[in-house]
Amino acid sequence: MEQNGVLILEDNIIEVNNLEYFFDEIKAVDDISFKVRKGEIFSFLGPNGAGKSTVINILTTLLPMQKGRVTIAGHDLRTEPEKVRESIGIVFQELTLDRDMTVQEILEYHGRLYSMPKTQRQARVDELLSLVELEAKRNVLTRHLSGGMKRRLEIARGLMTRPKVLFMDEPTIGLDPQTRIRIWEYVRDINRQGTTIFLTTHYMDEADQLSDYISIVDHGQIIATGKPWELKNALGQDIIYLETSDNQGASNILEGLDTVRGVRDKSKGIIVMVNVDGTHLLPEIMEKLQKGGIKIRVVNLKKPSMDDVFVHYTGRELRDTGTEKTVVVKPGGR
Ligand SMILES: Nc1ncnc2c1ncn2[C@@H]1O[C@H](COP(=O)(O)OP(=O)(O)OP(=O)(O)O)[C@@H](O)[C@H]1O
Repeated sequence: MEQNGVLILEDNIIEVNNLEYFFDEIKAVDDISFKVRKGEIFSFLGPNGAGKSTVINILTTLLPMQKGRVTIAGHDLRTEPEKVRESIGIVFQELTLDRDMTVQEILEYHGRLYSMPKTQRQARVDELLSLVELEAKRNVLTRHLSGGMKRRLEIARGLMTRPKVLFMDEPTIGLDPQTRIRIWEYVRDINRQGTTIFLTTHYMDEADQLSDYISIVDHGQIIATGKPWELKNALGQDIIYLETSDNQGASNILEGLDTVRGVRDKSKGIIVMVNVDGTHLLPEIMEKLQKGGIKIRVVNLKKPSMDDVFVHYTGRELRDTGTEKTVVVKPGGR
């Protein structure tokens, strides 16, 4: 982009400003703004119904723009949707493969839809089947593929046209742990080859392992954004879990310590977020509680995880099934 004769290098491949979306009265997307830089893996992490799919569907032109401004690869989504479509690939949450086509036919067909010349198409099919390790299944009908193979084929299809950005809606939903890890490897490979990736997930480990940046989404809003380590470090250096004879009394004592960043209730105990090495702080904590007449029943020390980050910002636990459990979050901590 040129401004006043000066060349500005555009690093942001996705820019979303004040995006809103209503399904009748339901506000599915509530004033969301974010930027994705070229070459990043950027994740939307949130529970079912948070608004992740709605955002991805708007960005990929499957839902109309209602309010806000979006540019992708320099194209305005409202005025140049076909330019946006040419710049992106999509991997949907639900499998969308034709059961009566072979693996090769699926990719060939997709290339034809986008008017790729035959030689280029064939070379790309070979390259992608090798990337997702499906060469041996080239002539197999998709109905005979396992769930993981189908997802790999969908990823290959999404990459057929060499998109600048690959959108992936819950790329590993419903897959077994081993297959999920293999999909992560493909995602990293694709990203290393220069494709920017925007993905949605409700799996904490997936967001943590894969992403350069994560936005935590809840009730249609972004409630925190950062690199995985930044989000985790913001909770403190260590997390100490305690079950005591008087959890409320323990919270009151520990909240007064300079080295304690915050205390949160759990169903049977409390979580203490600390600013220093927990192994060194534990003896002091035990002494303070003993002096206050409080008995410690269970102690556990760990580094903050993405689950802790999620609970911290949303006040709820998110399980892999997407169901949530409410816990009480004390104010403060940051
Ligand atoms: N077609 C629709 N009609 C009406 N409401 C919808 C529709 N699609 C989504 N919603 C509502 O919009 C909100 C956001 O849903 P969305 O599917 O974007 O969430 P999500 O975070 O992607 O969750 P999931 O992973 O379960 O799809 C929810 O309240 C949902 O019930």
